[in-house]
Amino acid sequence: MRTMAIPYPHFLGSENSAMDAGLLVPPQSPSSSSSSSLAPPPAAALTQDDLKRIAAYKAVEYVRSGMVVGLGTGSTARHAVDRIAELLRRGELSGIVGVPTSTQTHEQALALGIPLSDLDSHPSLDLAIDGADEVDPHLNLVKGRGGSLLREKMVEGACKKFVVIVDESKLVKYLGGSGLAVPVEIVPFCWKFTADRLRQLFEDAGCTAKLRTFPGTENPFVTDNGNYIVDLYFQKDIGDLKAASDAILRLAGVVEHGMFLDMATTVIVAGKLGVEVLNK
Ligand SMILES: O=C(CO)[C@H](O)[C@H](O)COP(=O)(O)O
Repeated sequence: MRTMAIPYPHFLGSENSAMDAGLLVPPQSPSSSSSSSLAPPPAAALTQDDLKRIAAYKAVEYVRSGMVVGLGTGSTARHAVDRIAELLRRGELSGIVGVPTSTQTHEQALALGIPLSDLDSHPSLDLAIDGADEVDPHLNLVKGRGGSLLREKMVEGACKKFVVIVDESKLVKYLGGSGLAVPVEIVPFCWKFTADRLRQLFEDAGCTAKLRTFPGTENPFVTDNGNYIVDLYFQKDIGDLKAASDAILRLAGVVEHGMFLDMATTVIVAGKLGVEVLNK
């Protein structure tokens, strides 16, 4: 279900939270103390990071005291983790338990004082909030540019509500359509063999398979789970996503892939003109 975009600054509900998000500029002088003097910056002035923060703040409105919350990974999810910590500090939220989806998020949340747990202790989560690399019209996702796709899929697959936060650049007609990769986490053993099997699966879609390396090096990127990532690039629409998912997962050597099919319950899209909330 698609809702109308909520134009800025109304989507945040209150001027305080709008200012928190950096969307409204507070009065500069005591003489201009009237709330009506608050003015949003022009839409053109919003950076991509502003949009990520706006989507993240909107998603945190779904968090209630006492919830067990999956904490996503990446530059957008980072804002949500910051916001949850801020609301805990202010006493506007309490009793939150976070389940991080990566060591990176674990470290961030720990430093911010968010109580943490894991799936062993909390096998069912109330909510998870995370970013995505691509969102298609059916709210299927590509995730894993940050390399955390396995833990993200485990945590987000265990939650009752999965809220995805993106800026509008992440919306695509079909998965793989932005030219970004669909990542696949594989075991390091004979990775070239597995990468080639993956490429062969999607020969008809003009697939190329590239081992992910640490930027500026030839060294393989290693996930939190000690695995490698092969990035699949497609020249054409992959077609049947469920069939593609099954075929990838059938290959020995594959641990998980970054297509999150039928998992998102809500996608919050921040664009230059407002925030849109897309529901399944
Ligand atoms: O899946 C992810 C990490 O594995 C991220 O959520 C995804 O890559 C989006 O990242 P960003 O918010 O930095 O654009």
